[in-house]
Amino acid sequence: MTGNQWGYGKDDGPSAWNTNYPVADGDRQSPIDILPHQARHDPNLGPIVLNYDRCTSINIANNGHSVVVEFEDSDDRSVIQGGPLDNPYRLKQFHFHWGGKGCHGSEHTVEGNSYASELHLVHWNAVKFKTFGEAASTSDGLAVLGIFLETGDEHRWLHMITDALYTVKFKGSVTDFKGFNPKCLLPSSLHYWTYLGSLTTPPLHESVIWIVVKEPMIVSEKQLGKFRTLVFTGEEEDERTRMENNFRPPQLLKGRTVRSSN
Ligand SMILES: CCCCCCc1ccc(S(N)(=O)=O)cc1
Ligand SMILES: [Zn+2]
Repeated sequence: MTGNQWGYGKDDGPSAWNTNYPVADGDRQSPIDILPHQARHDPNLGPIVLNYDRCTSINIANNGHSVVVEFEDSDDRSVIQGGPLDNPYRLKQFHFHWGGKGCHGSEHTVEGNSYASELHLVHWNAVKFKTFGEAASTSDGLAVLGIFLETGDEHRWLHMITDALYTVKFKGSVTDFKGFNPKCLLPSSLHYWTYLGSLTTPPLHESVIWIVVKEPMIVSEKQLGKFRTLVFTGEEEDERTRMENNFRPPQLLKGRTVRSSN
């Protein structure tokens, strides 16, 4: 792996990340396998509160690892709070992880079972930190809301994302993506598990308070298939490597406690 290039292939994938990112073998790495019966129900864990009504999406991009929708985060216009969080955390971006045709692609698993895909809504603590980068490299600077995607009926709003994917087929492509509110992607119940973990891609900083929602969102196989029309590679490169299986497998719990809201 020259430089800090990393990927999901045989030579640059998750099993090789610890070469350039030794924290990969740390004590609070993500994702994990969640065992609901071993999670501690904590009555002090209040509900997650999302104030996304004034959120401002900016663009959608292919960063060579996933498809990312970025938000304006210069003020507290879209925040997550409550649950395990002591402060409001600002929405910065969301992105997805998915599998290949028919196989699974979520990062967190539940009793060893994985879902077809996983949506991550990434937020940062702008009360304690000045920039996202600073928050992302400091313990508990980030709060990531994880939502599982399960295949079934078509999702009535996901087409807003999948219809735009053809504009960001290649690594490095960015297109305007205004007026999208991710609240439309959330399942009806926000009951969750929460634990202290890390970024699931390099630099793998151990800076994340994970909030994994129990109820999956349902999307169609056809909608999911559109994510696989993206490629990891740039337009100028000759090979076209289909973007799929961009997930890290579960990491050791190393004594951590997973708590459960009701
Ligand atoms: C100092 C810069 C850090 C950029 C961190 C970018 C990033 C955000 C979220 C996730 S994920 N999959 O854990 O939600 C992975 C990576
Ligand atoms: Zn992610």
